[in-house]
Amino acid sequence: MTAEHRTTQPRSVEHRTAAPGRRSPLRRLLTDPQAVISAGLLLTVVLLGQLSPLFTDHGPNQASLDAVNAPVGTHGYPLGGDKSGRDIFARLLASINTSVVSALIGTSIALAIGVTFGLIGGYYGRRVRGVTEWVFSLVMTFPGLLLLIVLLPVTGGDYRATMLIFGVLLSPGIYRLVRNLVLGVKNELYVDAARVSGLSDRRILWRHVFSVVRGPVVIATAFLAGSSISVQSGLAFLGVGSSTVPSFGAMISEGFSNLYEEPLQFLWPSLGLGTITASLVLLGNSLRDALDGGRPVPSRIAPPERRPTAPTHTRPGSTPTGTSVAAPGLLTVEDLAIAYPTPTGELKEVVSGVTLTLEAGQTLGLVGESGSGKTQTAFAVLGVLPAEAAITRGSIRLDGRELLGLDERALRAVRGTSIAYVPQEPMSNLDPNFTVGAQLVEGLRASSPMTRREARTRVLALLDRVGIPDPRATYSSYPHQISGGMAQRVLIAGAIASRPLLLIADEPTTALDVTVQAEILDLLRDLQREMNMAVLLVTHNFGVVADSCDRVAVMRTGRIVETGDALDLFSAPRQEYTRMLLDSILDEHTLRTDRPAADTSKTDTFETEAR
Ligand SMILES: Nc1ncnc2c1ncn2[C@@H]1O[C@H](COP(=O)(O)OP(=O)(O)OP(=O)(O)O)[C@@H](O)[C@H]1O
Repeated sequence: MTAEHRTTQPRSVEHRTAAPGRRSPLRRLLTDPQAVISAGLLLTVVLLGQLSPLFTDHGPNQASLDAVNAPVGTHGYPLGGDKSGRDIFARLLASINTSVVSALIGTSIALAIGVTFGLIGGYYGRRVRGVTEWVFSLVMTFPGLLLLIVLLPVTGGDYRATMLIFGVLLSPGIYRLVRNLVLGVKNELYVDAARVSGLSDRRILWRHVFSVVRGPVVIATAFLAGSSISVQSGLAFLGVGSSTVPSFGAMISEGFSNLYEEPLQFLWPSLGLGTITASLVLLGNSLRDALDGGRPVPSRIAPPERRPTAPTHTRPGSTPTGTSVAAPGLLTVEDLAIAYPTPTGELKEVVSGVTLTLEAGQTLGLVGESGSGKTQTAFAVLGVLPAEAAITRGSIRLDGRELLGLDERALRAVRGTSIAYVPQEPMSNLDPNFTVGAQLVEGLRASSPMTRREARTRVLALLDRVGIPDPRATYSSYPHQISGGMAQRVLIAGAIASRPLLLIADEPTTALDVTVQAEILDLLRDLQREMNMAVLLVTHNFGVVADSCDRVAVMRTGRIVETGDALDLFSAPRQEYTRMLLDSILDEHTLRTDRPAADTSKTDTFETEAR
């Protein structure tokens, strides 16, 4: 899958489907008990604070000698009096208002600064970003709490001014969040298209970019509010600020000093503060789930709708198009559909009704132009689709076992033993921090228990088998010390270590030079015959197909448009699209028209790879 495809919205399949059972984030929130309870608690607490004169007989600072340490339930003092004779209930309600004001000031300042400069810093060029980056990094170096205490003479002990400064101190976090989101979205094709169509930067930022930023910012807001309240209370606990402003922090501090005589005086404000901050955090989590819940359920968790099993009399490989049923094979993919959520909340299919079958010892080439859904199909078989992907229908069976709906642990076991994968970019699949040997040993021991010594012996044999000229030297080499071709051989060694039933190779030769490409294809073919593996070869290159595949499935915009015997398909393509694809390469390549020769001998042309 190309980088472009990873970052852009699906374009190739225009068919849109409404996600089954998908609801708006607000409806999801309203049906989430955690969200309802936390939001309900917050609303009740805020209302209590706002309507406090209705519930209390005294002001929060009104003291009476009769009420000193008055017990709970004293007339006019439902929660008793504190050590200064003030109404604890009235002070609690007033503290709620102080917290609300603190949250409003701290959060709105942090959001106003962070979001504005995050949008600017992410969207505009390097120079603007450099300046904003520098300023926010500077702000981040300030020691927050200490600064708020040091600035007490400036704020005059007014908690609102303190919260204003705290909002500024919180803004770098929001700036970074927004900047990163904007950087991720600004090169999307639809943003380029908006630019080309003449929309002003402000309009693009508002319409296209802000919509991406909105969700994470809403979630962050709940946490910002919680931090503002906690910091205001913390400062009040330390005695920083005006003593006439009722605050949970100040009440906790007073209750603390009276803990042994009147423990409840400590309990009430602690409960109040705990309820508000915990509700905010829980609400933030629910908001995140509600917004993420726009994503469909990942295939690994939800088994898709099943179709009836295909009739067994269908001859494998004889299906002219992807719409017909698949015959039972080692790998049977039936009516597979994969979809991704769009920003509007709809699901958009990128793979639609793919049906494939692959027998042991056979190589199936999955071909098609870029973006046609080859990698998505292969990833679905491997069970490694991104979390936001949803398999909306279909079935994937390997050796009779349904893979869709298996949990991650079961899938990992299948991947470690029955299915292996050879990637496109060998170098980026090896960790530069470890030697080749260490990585292969680790993989081997993860899939089958054995001692380190046994694993080493086996890895050396595997390296020898895949044609590494000096297995011991390569075993101790770091990835940067070997060539791309050698790295691909190393990965193939890792892939075949467990003698898998199925090998999925996604453009295994694209990143390699031409001579090495042929050697790698030869190696794969040899190994396949030796182990009777089924190979699913994902490629956009008909030359590779002609060289290696028994059968071909041609994909276009998420569908299989033609399947058949490789040689038949080359000599007489049924579909106009296949003919067009073939025509586009015939000028450059001479296709091999004989069947791939059985050559089990070891490849011996390694000079081209050795560095
Ligand atoms: N994470 C994703 N979110 C949304 N759409 C995606 C995602 N990943 C892939 N797609 C879309 O799925 C479609 C099929 O992609 P896929 O990578 O399978 O194509 P491909 O045929 O393998 O192409 P290539 O040969 O360029 O890798 C593309 O339209 C792509 O934009």
